[in-house]
Amino acid sequence: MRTHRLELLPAVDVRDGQAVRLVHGESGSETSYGDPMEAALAWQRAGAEWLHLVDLDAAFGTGDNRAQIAEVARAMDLKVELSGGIRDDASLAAALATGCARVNLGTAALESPEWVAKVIAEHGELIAVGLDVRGTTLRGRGWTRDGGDLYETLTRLDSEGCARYVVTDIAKDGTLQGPNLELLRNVCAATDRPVVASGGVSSLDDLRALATLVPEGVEGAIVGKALYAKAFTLEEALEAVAV
Ligand SMILES: O=C(O)c1ccccc1N[C@@H]1O[C@H](COP(=O)(O)O)[C@@H](O)[C@H]1O
Repeated sequence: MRTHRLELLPAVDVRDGQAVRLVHGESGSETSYGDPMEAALAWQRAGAEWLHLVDLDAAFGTGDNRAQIAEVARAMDLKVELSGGIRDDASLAAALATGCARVNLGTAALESPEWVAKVIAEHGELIAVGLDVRGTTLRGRGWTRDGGDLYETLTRLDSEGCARYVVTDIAKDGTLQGPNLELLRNVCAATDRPVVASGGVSSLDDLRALATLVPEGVEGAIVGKALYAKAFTLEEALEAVAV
């Protein structure tokens, strides 16, 4: 029997000031869903405990939406996971100054391993690492550049004390094709740290399937396109994963 409820993290990805969803994380594949603050407030009103808030421009290196994202993060009563372009002391300090519950480091974990080890040691639970993968190859810089082997990186980050991982199957992201349960099982088998699943959720049954992986280490699921496309409501999703 499951003892923990799967946490749900509705996503607000911001590009050029708008809440958007991408397909496979590809720049140019955006569908726009309007004002990020409105989207975030809507998920909060619907009962979300977490918000996954991403600065896509900072992730792609096409500018940033930092001021707007900080405004959204500060306006929330729920817990915020901030990501996109957090790659050095200044961007990390700015992210943490919003009062977010944690940050999610992607590219930095691939390109600046010493810095990431240092900030994991300094900030503990405030730091998660996003493992964004195609197959078992990690991708950084807006998912445009290869960044090494998933399992080698996982072993390194585990040894450095990384508190949790956000695992995205890029092939599934934004596609409404269902999550990659096999990948998630394999990652959970390779680490004892909690895993947040990202990519592909399309239905309440997908969430129920992810909830069956809670005993293996899946702690939460990021839900994006399915909510914006109204495949189900957040209230229905929370009900579906209630224990
Ligand atoms: O969320 C996306 O669709 C996405 C698409 C392309 C690139 C990044 C994306 N998301 C988030 O960005 C961070 C990585 O940012 P960085 O490499 O640290 O700058 C990743 O963890 C996702 O949360």
